[in-house]
Amino acid sequence: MLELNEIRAGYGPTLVLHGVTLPVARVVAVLGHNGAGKSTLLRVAIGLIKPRSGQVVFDGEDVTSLPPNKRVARGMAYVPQGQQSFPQLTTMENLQLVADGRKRGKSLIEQQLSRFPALEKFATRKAGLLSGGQRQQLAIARALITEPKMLILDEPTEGIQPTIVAEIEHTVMQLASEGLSVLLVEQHIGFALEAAEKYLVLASGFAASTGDGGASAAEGVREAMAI
Ligand SMILES: Nc1ncnc2c1ncn2[C@@H]1O[C@H](COP(=O)(O)OP(=O)(O)OP(=O)(O)O)[C@@H](O)[C@H]1O
Repeated sequence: MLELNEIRAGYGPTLVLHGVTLPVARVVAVLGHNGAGKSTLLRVAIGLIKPRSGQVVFDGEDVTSLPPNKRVARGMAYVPQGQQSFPQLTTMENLQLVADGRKRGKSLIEQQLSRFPALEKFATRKAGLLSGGQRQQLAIARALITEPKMLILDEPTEGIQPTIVAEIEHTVMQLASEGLSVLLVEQHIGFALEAAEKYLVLASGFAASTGDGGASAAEGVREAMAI
């Protein structure tokens, strides 16, 4: 499990996170308005930003000074915002890029193709021609090929057709039920709280509220976000 303790971090001279501590649980949702610092917190978690102070602990090991590739080797996987993949490569080539060199590479790809039938259907289509939802599935599949213990997801339903949002939500719930740890940034409060054991509301880089997930938390979350 992941611990983020008293994280202070930002960009250049600007401090964005002012001593944020993440609740510890297997599935944690981070909520908050645009610009609250959610993505910044995830970048600190995976090691793309080094915190000015505070500690990142993964499975009991202090990984604060480890670069992202070493965190991935320890079982963390990160899916950034924006359904990123290589648009000129096919679905299959995108998967192969991650699978190449892995012992069970072929069977890991097969697992993901059976998890995501749309990817199997469009295996030879260039990723740039997939729908937003399919590109998101591809991004998640690429992350899963690394056989992570924990998946860090930045707004997986953002910019996706409402009809496909439910599919992505189902995938996240399924992964959580399979035992994967998940750190999820999400705008859909209902889904985030359904999936999460604990939540954190960020407001202007401060922890405004934390608590247990579940539908009954929605009112408190909305109050903390002052919606
Ligand atoms: N690469 C960067 N360089 C400088 N400032 C940045 C950078 N990325 C984000 N920021 C700033 O940091 C603050 C927090 O941004 P962040 O993306 O973490 O917020 P967020 O809660 O994830 O919002 P959103 O939902 O819009 O992604 C914002 O003021 C943003 O302008």
